[in-house]
Amino acid sequence: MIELSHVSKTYSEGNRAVKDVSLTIGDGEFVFIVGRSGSGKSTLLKLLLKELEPTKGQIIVNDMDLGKMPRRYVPKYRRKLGVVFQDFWLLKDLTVFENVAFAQRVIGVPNRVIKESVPEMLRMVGLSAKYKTRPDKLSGGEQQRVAIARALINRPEVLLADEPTGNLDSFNTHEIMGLLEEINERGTTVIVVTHSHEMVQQMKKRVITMDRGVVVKDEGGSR
Ligand SMILES: Nc1ncnc2c1ncn2[C@@H]1O[C@H](COP(=O)(O)OP(=O)(O)OP(=O)(O)O)[C@@H](O)[C@H]1O
Repeated sequence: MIELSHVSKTYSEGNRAVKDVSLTIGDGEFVFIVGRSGSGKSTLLKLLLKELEPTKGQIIVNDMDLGKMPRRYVPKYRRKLGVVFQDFWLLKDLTVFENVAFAQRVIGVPNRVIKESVPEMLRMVGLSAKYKTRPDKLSGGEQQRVAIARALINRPEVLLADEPTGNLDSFNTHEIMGLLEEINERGTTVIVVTHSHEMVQQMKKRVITMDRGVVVKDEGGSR
């Protein structure tokens, strides 16, 4: 469960990016966060990742109070979350297999486990045939699927995605959204920041709308 109570974030320049936001996102929910450019969506994701500290308010993720979390625990906390961004951050000199395996190697997962878990994850995202390929030989949609596989390989309870389909055409957008839905059906909480009205309308999920740092609408979903 993710709980924000009275969270505000003011940047040092005095920019109030998030203003008194209170929200609860339950385990296994699928939530879109929408709103105009500059409305505070990315700031909200960064607060959840503990990349930024709130100026006011409290954030609790799966019973952990982020404000009380010791600094040395933060990398471990972040590894509990799956993160997907628009510009993928794939390692260009590594194959598809190694890009996904990397997320496990850094936390010391043994090779014999990686040899099973990575092919399974690549099957799930439909990329088994491309396991030896390097990212620059893949289409945008395929690269995005590698990024999703990498985000999910350590079985995070929460997946945070910032414009995951921003660079994709509508066919690939559908594919990626179908994949996120499948991941959600397997129990992962999915939070997607997007500008795509088409996607939001089709998916019929909970939609949180932000405007100038405030939640102005929160509707849909099964709550
Ligand atoms: N590092 C920063 N320092 C100062 N102000 C910032 C910083 N990052 C964002 N802002 C400001 O905070 C506000 C919210 O920005 P944020 O990136 O959260 O919006 P957003 O809704 O994600 O926008 P977009 O859809 O364009 O990505 C904006 O006014 C922005 O200019």
